Amino acid sequence: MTDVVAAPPGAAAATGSEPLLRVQGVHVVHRIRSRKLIGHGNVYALTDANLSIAAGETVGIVGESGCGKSTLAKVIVGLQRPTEGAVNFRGTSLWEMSQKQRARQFGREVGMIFQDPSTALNRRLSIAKIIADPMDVHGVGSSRQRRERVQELMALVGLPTSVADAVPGQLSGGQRQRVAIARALALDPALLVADEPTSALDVSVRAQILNLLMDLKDRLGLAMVFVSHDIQTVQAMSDRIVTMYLGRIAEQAPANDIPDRAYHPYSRALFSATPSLLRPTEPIVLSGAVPSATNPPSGCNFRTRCWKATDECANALPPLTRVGAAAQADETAEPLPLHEYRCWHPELPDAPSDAAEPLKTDSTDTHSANTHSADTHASDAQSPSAESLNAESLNAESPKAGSLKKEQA
Ligand SMILES: Nc1ncnc2c1ncn2[C@@H]1O[C@H](COP(=O)(O)OP(=O)(O)OP(=O)(O)O)[C@@H](O)[C@H]1O
Repeated sequence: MTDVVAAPPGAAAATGSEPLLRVQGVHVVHRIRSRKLIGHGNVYALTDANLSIAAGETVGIVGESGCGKSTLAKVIVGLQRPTEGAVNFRGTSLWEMSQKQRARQFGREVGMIFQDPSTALNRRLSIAKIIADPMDVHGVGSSRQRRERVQELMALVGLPTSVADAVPGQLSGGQRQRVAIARALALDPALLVADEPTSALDVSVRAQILNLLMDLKDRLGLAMVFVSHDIQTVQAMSDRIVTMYLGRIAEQAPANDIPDRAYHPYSRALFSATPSLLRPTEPIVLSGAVPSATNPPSGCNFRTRCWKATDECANALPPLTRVGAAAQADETAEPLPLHEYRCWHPELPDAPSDAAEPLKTDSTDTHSANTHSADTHASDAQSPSAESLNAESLNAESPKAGSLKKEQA
């Protein structure tokens, strides 16, 4: 059953209950000062984003470079103020709080891990000081309690106590990312946002860091937002996946549902390169380049690369469509999986796509699936199985399930 419904801002609740965080009708527009740049002076980094994150849930965000993944992550973590729209955390509007309130209430509840731990850590501070920094800033605990908490956090992320007095430059890339994770967890947050947390790391330590994040998520009951180009990694890490294209959310659905039941042609193309027994179709190659974010196409912004596009697609934005049980209107009912998309001509989930040419690479990295191919080996190596990640899986074609391995990066 498919119901087409109007899209009230923020209606995309993950569950029937109040989510931990809700992004409602958020737009982010960067105004360009230089008149030499093409376009009409605005970069539409995020357009009408609606997303809910439930406590303990992991939401993966995928899409090509420049589609707005990091912007959405920054909006979620309060680092980017929306040009329009609202972000509610535990039902309170983030940008209606005073700066002090936002730092005190929200800042303690949300941690962020960035792509490159080398630039995210203060090079002059010791590891112990870096991890203790959020506690110092928020005035949490006595100095003895902070020291104990630092030791506890170092053990939690698998750092030996011997590196407490070292500086970041003396640590490996994997260890530095462990420090960044420990710092992000220092105030015991409810939500952790990880923006490409392994893409700057050596292939040999990526799986270890992903394992650590999965382990922490389970142990601490964290909600997590996981941003990556690597679809298989996102699939393994996430409960729900959001696909983004040119600043808009194209589709969101349970992680175990979307690879074989993608309705939006863009999602279908992204997931067409992942291995599936249920979907023995050829990988889809998208023609053309992503249009400029300064002048996105009218209507459905994917239409210029879509094999199903018609005049209708240029004339109007497709309505939000919710599929199956998720279309229920009663918000007090039992939580149900969400599957929603915006497309005038959705793919039928069980039918093979009528799109085109086979891919030249079997990489599932969204860079290479569409525009670049140089990252193929790295992204394959980063792809974990749905149940586990381990160092041995790094070179395996199809990683197998097994227990979590905690190794020193
Ligand atoms: N401060 C800024 N000023 C102007 N444009 C910006 C700024 N930050 C981001 N953008 C633009 O906004 C759009 C979305 O960028 P964003 O970094 O969110 O994409 P992304 O999907 O995370 O890309 P990547 O995967 O390459 O990191 C891009 O067109 C980018 O160039």
